[in-house]
Amino acid sequence: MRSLSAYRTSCARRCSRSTIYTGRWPTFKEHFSSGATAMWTTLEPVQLDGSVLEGGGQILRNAMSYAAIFRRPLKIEKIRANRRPPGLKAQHAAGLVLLSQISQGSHLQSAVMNSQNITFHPGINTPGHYTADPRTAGSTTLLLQISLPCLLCLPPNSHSTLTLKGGTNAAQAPQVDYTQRVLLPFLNHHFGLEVQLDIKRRGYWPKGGGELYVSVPSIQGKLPAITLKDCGNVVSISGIAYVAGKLPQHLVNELCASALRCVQADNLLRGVSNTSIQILKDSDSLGSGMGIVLVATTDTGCVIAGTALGVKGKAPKEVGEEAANELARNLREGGCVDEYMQDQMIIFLALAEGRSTVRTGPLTLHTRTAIWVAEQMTSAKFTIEEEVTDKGVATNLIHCDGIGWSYTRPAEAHTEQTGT
Ligand SMILES: Nc1ncnc2c1ncn2[C@@H]1O[C@H](COP(=O)(O)OP(=O)(O)OP(=O)(O)O)[C@@H](O)[C@H]1O
Repeated sequence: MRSLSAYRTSCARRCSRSTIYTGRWPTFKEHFSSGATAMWTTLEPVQLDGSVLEGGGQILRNAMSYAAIFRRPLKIEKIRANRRPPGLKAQHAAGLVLLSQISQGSHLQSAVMNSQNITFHPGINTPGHYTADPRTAGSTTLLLQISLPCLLCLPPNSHSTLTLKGGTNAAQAPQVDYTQRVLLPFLNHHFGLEVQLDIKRRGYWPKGGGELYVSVPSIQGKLPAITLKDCGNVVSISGIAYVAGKLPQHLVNELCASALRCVQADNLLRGVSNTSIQILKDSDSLGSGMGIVLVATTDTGCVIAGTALGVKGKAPKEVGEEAANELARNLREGGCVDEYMQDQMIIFLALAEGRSTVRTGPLTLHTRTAIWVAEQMTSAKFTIEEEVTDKGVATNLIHCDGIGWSYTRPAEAHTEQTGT
């Protein structure tokens, strides 16, 4: 057997020719038992172009999550190039700082407001209690989006908690009720992940002031691959409609009534008798807000949402109709996940072991972007197959050959990383 120094020299040579990353640092033993033919990582940061496809904050959040999990240095340029103004907003900067705290000993450059490029040298992911506060109404659920995968990928039997401050029901982001009623049940049902989320206080644009407390146990072993091909028939509709601050109660009553009217008038939903929408008058918040999250559950266990937020000048009736129409559209499109879970599930499929298959409606740009990021940062492979369902609906099957992530002690990874 060759010496450790020969192993290190051979790694260095391979590193200089290849930037492909296999998704896990091979051990010294694996390196030699494989005949040293494994693909190797370079110590130079992976370079990502943040303007690709959607060109928004999700590229940053997903790429940073992978970088922290795999302890892979990362440089992202042209951040949020497709947003006006481009660059980091307070929520993105707070998310980066949060991740760098979880990745203890990491080095994060240029994570400041408006910055259009950042460099991240990960440290060692460590369980603990972490807090993020953008001091704006920046979305708390997007702070969760950047940190959750990393906290799940901590040593088995560890447990972390998060306090996330900012907006809980913000535009262009999951409302916290969506995260609570769609994302977390999805992760629990299909991957067995028991993440708990408590809403301590809601916060709305522009004042923020909301606070979430999230409890995250780490993954035990590996995430299983999932197969979701049959969206089934709707058996119940639940959800929440809320009004906060100075806005009067009758607005939320109107909003809820209009959503229900719209649901009951829809051919697909009118036979569903099990319907319950919670009405919340939130008098505890700093600012005012109004919105609704409707969730349909099917007899095959799929959970599909339609959501809407009140904005100045929009009547409550229109807000209710918007959510109901979004729900009906998502159901008609025949997917087993709605348009937002599409992109939010991609990172979990990439980390899972083996081939996952999920039926979706039309692919969103966010989903294509999440797939692109996953393929840049891991060896997961995605393919998209078009398939018309028995009901005659044109759908897509997202197939993912996941990497089967499992925990590797950092000392080992670190030796290999610095051994080059
Ligand atoms: N109504 C919604 N319900 C659930 N999830 C949503 C909703 N709107 C957006 N999302 C999710 O929020 C994320 C937004 O990603 P995006 O890249 O647009 O973020 P961003 O760039 O930080 O936001 P911004 O548009 O402010 O720049 C995606 O994961 C998307 O699925």
